[in-house]
Amino acid sequence: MTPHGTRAGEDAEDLDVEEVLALVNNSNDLPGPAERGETDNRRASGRPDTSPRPGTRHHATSWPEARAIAERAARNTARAARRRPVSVPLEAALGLTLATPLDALTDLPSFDTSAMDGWAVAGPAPWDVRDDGVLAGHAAHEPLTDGEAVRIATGARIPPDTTAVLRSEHGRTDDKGRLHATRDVVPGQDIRPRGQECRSGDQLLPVGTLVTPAVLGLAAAAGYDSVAAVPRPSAEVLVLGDELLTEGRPHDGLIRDALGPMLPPWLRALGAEVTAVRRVRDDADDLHRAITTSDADVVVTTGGTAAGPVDHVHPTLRRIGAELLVDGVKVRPGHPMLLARITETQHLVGLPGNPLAAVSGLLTLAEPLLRTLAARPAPEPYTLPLRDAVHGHPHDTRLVPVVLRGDQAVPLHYNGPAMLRGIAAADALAVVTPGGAHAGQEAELLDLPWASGGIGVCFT
Ligand SMILES: Nc1nc2c(c(=O)[nH]1)N[C@H]1C(S)=C(S)[C@@H](COP(=O)(O)OP(=O)(O)OC[C@H]3O[C@@H](n4cnc5c(N)ncnc54)[C@H](O)[C@@H]3O)O[C@H]1N2
Ligand code: MOO
Repeated sequence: MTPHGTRAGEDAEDLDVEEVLALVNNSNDLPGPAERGETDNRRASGRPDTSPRPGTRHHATSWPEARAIAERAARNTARAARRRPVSVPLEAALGLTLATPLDALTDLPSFDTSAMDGWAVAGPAPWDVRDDGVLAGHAAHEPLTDGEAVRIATGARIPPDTTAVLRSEHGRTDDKGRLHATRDVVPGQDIRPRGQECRSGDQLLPVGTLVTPAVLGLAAAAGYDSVAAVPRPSAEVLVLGDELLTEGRPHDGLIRDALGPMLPPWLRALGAEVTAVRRVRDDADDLHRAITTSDADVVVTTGGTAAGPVDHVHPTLRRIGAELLVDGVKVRPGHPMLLARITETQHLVGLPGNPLAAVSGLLTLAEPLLRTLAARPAPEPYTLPLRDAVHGHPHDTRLVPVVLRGDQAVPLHYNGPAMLRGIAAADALAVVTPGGAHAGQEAELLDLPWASGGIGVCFT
């Protein structure tokens, strides 16, 4: 066995590496011959063979190419549908993308402003202090003459002919009521001059900027009530499977639907507006009806992508004459994932039913599709060294949940296709290229939305 985990002589197509690892490798040890034996035993003991559908591999797309296809598909649709910018009130704009540059509608600050509480002073000390004061938001004060000072609050307008602002802690009043400075007064000190941050008309942010809380603040400061933004693409989730329960504990061969609760907030974090989550029985006509009556930009199905007796996704796509853009991806988990153009302006992302495989499909196909439809900037790719070796698939990319600790990515266990225990504790997914990675090797990382942007930014 090489350190990369590729084992000589094994049947690559039959190897379901991540399942083996997750089930047998609960330490950082690399699996040895005993574990390999267990794999064979499990297969021999009648466990379903999860090797790819016959006929699937030859058109499976490489992982990087699948992402590029999803991005291109969205770009073509964005043009076809002429997705128009909309004017969105600031309170509804978080998470959208600016469709026009954010140009200042005013100078900032829009008047000479006191940066501190204290006195506006004119000329050299000492100063006679006027009886009135200047507060933020109040009318302009009359000009000062040399030898005069007036109480001023932070944010208040500077009276004409002011030399500087003296902070309250740097002033002392003598017994005749005259104000002295306890340190040198530099002309202009603690005055924020009009236009210091920008002039009216200056570009503050370019087209394509993601509207974050800070962008909302800047837009408001610069005079905006609403911004021109690219609308969120709509997404509808169709959860397939008769075995799924929506509440309570699993029983009698029925299991809880893990994807119905997980996908809507995640899709929203990726830029979509989720318009509905529907549960669809394992029935070809029901699925046909659900897909053909959806008006969402992106229909996301879960389950039914493989070749089982009730896997209706492929037959339904054939029935409606959809164009399969991606039919299987060389990635583990999740290789049966698919992307289809179902109408001129609509796409369908078929996520495999195994929950971590569904996450893999979400980040491989839905992320670039939705990001491009939402006109969001692509995240800057980055790599970190892996703390531990990660087994590779001989031919396919692996996506492995990791936590980021210091400047290393630490691979997590419980990363089998049917498991969410690893991803629920993860900060990112490491992209492990075919053949695997040794300890210390750099791997590209896909940040998870809660790790990169914080729940508040990403999920609203
Ligand atoms: N003969 C083959 N069988 C399978 C293959 C294959 O290539 N040939 N691929 C395996 C792989 S890999 C995956 S992944 C799954 C994909 O299956 P489907 O997309 O058809 O999904 P289902 O069969 O409906 O479900 C698979 C698994 O996931 C569970 N599931 C489904 N939906 C949910 C949900 N919402 N929440 C929780 N769990 C869910 C379901 O009960 C099954 O256990 O196919 C393999 N088989
Ligand atoms: O391995 Mo499946 O795609 O369970 O990932």
